[in-house]
Amino acid sequence: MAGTGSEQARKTAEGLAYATGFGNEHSSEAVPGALPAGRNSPQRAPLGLYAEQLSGSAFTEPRDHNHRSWLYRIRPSAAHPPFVRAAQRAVRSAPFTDCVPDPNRLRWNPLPEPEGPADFLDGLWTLGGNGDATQRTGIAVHLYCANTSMDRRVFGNADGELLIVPERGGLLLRTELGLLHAEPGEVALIPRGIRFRVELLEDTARGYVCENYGRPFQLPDLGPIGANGLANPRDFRAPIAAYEDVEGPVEVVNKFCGNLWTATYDHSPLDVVAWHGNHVPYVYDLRRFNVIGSISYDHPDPSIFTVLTSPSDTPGLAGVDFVAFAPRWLVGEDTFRPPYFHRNVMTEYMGLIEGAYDAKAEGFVPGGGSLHNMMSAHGPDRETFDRASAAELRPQKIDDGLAFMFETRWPLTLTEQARDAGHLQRGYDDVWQGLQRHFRP
Ligand SMILES: O=C(O)Cc1cc(O)ccc1O
Ligand SMILES: [Fe+2]
Repeated sequence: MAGTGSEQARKTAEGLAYATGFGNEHSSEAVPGALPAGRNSPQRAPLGLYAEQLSGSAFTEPRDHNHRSWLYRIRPSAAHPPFVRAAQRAVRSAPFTDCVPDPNRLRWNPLPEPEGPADFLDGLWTLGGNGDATQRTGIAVHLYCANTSMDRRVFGNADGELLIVPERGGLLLRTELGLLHAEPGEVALIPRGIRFRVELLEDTARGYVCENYGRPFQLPDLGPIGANGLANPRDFRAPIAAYEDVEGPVEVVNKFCGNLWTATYDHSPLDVVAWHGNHVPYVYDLRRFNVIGSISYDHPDPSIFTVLTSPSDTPGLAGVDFVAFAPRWLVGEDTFRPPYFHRNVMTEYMGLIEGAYDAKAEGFVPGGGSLHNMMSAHGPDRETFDRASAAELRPQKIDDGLAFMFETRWPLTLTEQARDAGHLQRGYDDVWQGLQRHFRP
């Protein structure tokens, strides 16, 4: 399948400038003087632009969870024709009711290549999720495999924010607030409602998406770690304003309460000339993660690897945590160093961006994924257990892979297509077969 990875898009992506800092009040103007000074909504906005507020939180939410941006655009978003229901390839949303929740350990190979042309939106394939998009609780886990750029087409998701985790192929994300470049090893976060178009920088693009219906992702508290560490706020890059002044048909696809709706606008809605606010997209390089770990003994719980967390209404209990297993040293003395055997009340979906993961010798491959649902027993496979139990314990650098986890407080229910997928591995349980008894009372 011939792709459309474009030279031009790559040049654009590589030359981008950014604003930095997670959670900041950013402001940016693509044309000098486009941002009104000292007020949000002057009688006439500068340069003949329309002023519009985009709210990601209720007006009345506490200041530290209040998310909104003011956009100064060529046309107000309100100027659009009616939306009509659109064909929905493999995107599904919560509630997931087609299958019963499955207590088995499950693992998938990478998504097969699409048959025929598929852009990012066509190539989205939902594995499963929890909660309810209409109640703004829970998540969906999607994968994507695309072979063409979105062309005169823009996507916006009313149901939640999208954490995009590229595994193969760089992406140029043209958003309402400006452009972002995300390569494998980086993640992009698109807040609820912000419209964007995905252009491919290679012939194919593949990766994962955590759609978060709940409270927006935030940086975790650091507690005794102190004022610095884990994902440092300054390493998050926000776009600077960039607009397209395109007249002519542009399809706008809107995911609303689980369904795709479409409308053909007579202009591009990526027409924001200036903006300010904190409801903004980001890119973050996972290799910038400042890994904190044990320098004495024992394998710490992976919560120390939390990049972003979406709190639920119970303190400490996340709707979803995004956790990254970034390069690090292991030095624990008298310690079984890989992940331990465990059963967890939280549900763990894991993916692999590159290389290998230290709990699995084989079968957990880049682009694939595993699901260890609430309370399911898992941990090192037999080969890893045998090797790590006998290993000589020298300081050891783990830098041959990049894995991540979406860890959620609610069990995850599969879509039919994930349950019946040809790329679902049969016999995953076997990786824990043959663990010998060694008990010698
Ligand atoms: O299951 C997994 O591989 C994820 C995981 C990693 C770890 O270091 C400790 C616990 C855990 O669930
Ligand atoms: Fe686990």
